[in-house]
Amino acid sequence: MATALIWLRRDLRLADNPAMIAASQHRHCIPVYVHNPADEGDWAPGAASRWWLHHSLKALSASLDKAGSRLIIRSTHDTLDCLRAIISETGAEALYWNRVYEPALIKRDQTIKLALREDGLAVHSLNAALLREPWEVTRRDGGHYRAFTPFWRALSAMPPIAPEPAPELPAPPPAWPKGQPVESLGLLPGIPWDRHFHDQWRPGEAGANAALETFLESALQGYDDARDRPGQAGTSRLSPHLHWGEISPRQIRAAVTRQQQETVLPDHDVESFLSEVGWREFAHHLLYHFPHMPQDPLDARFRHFPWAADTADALRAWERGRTGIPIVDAGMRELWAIGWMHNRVRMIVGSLLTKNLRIPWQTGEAWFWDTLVDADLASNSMGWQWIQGCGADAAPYFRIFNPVRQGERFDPEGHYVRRWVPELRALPDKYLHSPWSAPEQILREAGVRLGDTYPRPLVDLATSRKDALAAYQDIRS
Ligand SMILES: Cc1cc2nc3c(=O)[nH]c(=O)nc-3n(C[C@H](O)[C@H](O)[C@H](O)COP(=O)(O)OP(=O)(O)OC[C@H]3O[C@@H](n4cnc5c(N)ncnc54)[C@H](O)[C@@H]3O)c2cc1C
Repeated sequence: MATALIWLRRDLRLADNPAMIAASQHRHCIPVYVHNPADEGDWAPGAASRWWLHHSLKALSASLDKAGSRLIIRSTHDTLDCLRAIISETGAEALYWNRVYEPALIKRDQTIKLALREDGLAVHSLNAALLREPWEVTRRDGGHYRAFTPFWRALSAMPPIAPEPAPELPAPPPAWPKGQPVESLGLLPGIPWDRHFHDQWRPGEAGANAALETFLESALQGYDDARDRPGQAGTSRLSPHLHWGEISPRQIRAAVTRQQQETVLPDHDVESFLSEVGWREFAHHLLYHFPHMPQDPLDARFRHFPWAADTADALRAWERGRTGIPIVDAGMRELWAIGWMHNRVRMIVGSLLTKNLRIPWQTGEAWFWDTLVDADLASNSMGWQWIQGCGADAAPYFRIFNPVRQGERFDPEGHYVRRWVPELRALPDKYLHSPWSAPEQILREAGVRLGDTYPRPLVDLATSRKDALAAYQDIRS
């Protein structure tokens, strides 16, 4: 077994990487990253994802160097051609990769596999991203799931697959093929909107393991309650690491189980956390079985939903965190500053956009796609369809979040709003989530002038709620 290529994609790690383990059995193993955003169709990585990818590739490249190997990066407009060129330059006899599950990439991979096998190459694809393949978790009648609870019950009943350590990489090939530096991919922004990203994130496998470690030690206990409090560091922040495959769900599950055995941890915290990892699996299951999920509502009635007209100004206010509704503005500003938003707040801002403002969920999905460091086609499209009420196992349409009540309940001391909307910092808790309800004198004392230092609310929450429910009646009948 002479030379093998490992084609790295969303598995930017050395440990628990089945394709890397298999490729390492060969006399030589050449790790390759091919950059061709056009392969992803309408869903090429957004700006925040590109930032992450840049740093993740740098980290992977450094780890491979340290292990005596090298990451060969090439940019191309034709992935098959590019792989063929590397195969011919290196005399590789085998190619390994770990699967991705986006519809455009599945199609690309199928075409490449077929073509290279016809060329006489041994091509193998494996699973590094999911606890189980989307087609492995089936109902008794062989069909796929549309509801989370039975899906997760079925997946949880399957024996866990233990994660594998990083393989020892074989001796370098006699000559490395040519590659290009990460910088040449042009992934970083031209203007420095990423200045807060650096203090928040550490892309790469070591950063992923450190985030997991911190979470296990400081937030797994109490997760079930704290996960809904955006003002606390109550969640793992593993989502971008998981998206780029810097850590696997198998590693996470094994580490959580180990922690549970070694310390006393309430079962409900562990179950609650693992079930969130389960939602990610469910999102992939849905995307695999409903490949149109990123653009079409799974509930077809929503194709005819009466969206509001003339929403450009409202959309801009929402994107910039200037809606005049504090918890929404806090979330949108958090997203802009650090490329991430707390899950509870994603639901609140999504509800305001799709229900109170009646702007299509696909518009919010596209904004998240560009701004989230964890932008993930499966989880993002499932999340937006869930919020809109048009997806599988979604919140019913008529459950419209009241952002004031949500703020009072989940950010009662206002830590979150005060951090991201500093112009309201001096308001008493009682009025923080609805500054328009504060008496004039209180506003004055807090230095708040509505319509000047902070916007008045973009919509009347009660009227717009009624309008949204009326619009829903339209498509129901
Ligand atoms: C409108 C909307 C859009 C979203 N878009 C994305 C997206 O593009 N990418 C993304 O990874 N998540 C998305 N989510 C899900 C969720 O908000 C994030 O996964 C979560 O906030 C990440 O933070 P964490 O890693 O600290 O989560 P934790 O609470 O620590 O959860 C652990 C892991 O479980 C997974 N997870 C948690 N909640 C969900 C969920 N609701 N759906 C799917 N997986 C989940 C994530 O991989 C996460 O890292 C979206 C949710 C909504 C409501």
